[in-house]
Amino acid sequence: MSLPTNSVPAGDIRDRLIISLDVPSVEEARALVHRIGDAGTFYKIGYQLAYAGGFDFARELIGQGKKVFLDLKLHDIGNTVEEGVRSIARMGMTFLTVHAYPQTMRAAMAGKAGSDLKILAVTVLTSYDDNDLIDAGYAPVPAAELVARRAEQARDIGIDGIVCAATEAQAVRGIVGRNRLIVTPGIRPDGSEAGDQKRIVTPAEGIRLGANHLVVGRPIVKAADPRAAVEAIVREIADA
Ligand SMILES: O=C(O)c1cc(=O)[nH]c(=O)n1[C@@H]1O[C@H](COP(=O)(O)O)[C@@H](O)[C@H]1O
Repeated sequence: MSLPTNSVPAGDIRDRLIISLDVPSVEEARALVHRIGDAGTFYKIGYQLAYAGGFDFARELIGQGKKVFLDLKLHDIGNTVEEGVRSIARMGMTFLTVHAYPQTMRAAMAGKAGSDLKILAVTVLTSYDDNDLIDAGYAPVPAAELVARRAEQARDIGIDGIVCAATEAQAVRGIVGRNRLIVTPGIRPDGSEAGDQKRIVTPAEGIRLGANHLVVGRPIVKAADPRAAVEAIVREIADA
């Protein structure tokens, strides 16, 4: 299959890197964003920071012209998801994650109606391999197969984008087409530690496999020079 990087709308190349602000406090997040400066344009706020003042900090980032991906991976009964997403849709975020369960995806799309918020469906977490799925009670199914099934359901529901490992991005692109976003965590520049991630690729590979956006946390957050780490990844994206 040809590589679909041309499905990415022209724009600021820096937006293709989403920097995951996985730090314990707003003070640390603010200092990190300051160090990264204009090298970074798009930040993700997940569990760790969201529940430590991150919602107000998201507004601060948006006020500075940055884009924010709120990674709450919502999953609850439909009514709760719909009303929760309706509240989030007023906050000015660019992306929000929900788990790729059909009820949850439908509810999230109903809740965001009329806003610019894009809903991303998390298919199978990048820290899971086939054995972890069995451990979680699934009948034996390769992670890639479950990702494909969930991508089909997400497409049929009309979801805005998919979160998957880049190792599945080409197959997912074949399912969801050119107009939906593919966002891939589990990205590791050459020489960085995998940590708990299992389905990983380098930034260049992620882009070549068709991801619209890469999510990178520890390789930037824990770098001695986070700005240099961001610049190196953006260069890799540009050259891929
Ligand atoms: O939804 C996500 O962002 C996400 C989905 C997934 O399958 N795997 C995954 O790692 N993530 C998030 O992406 C970030 C990856 O961080 P690092 O592993 O430090 O680069 C973390 O904040 C995760 O919560």
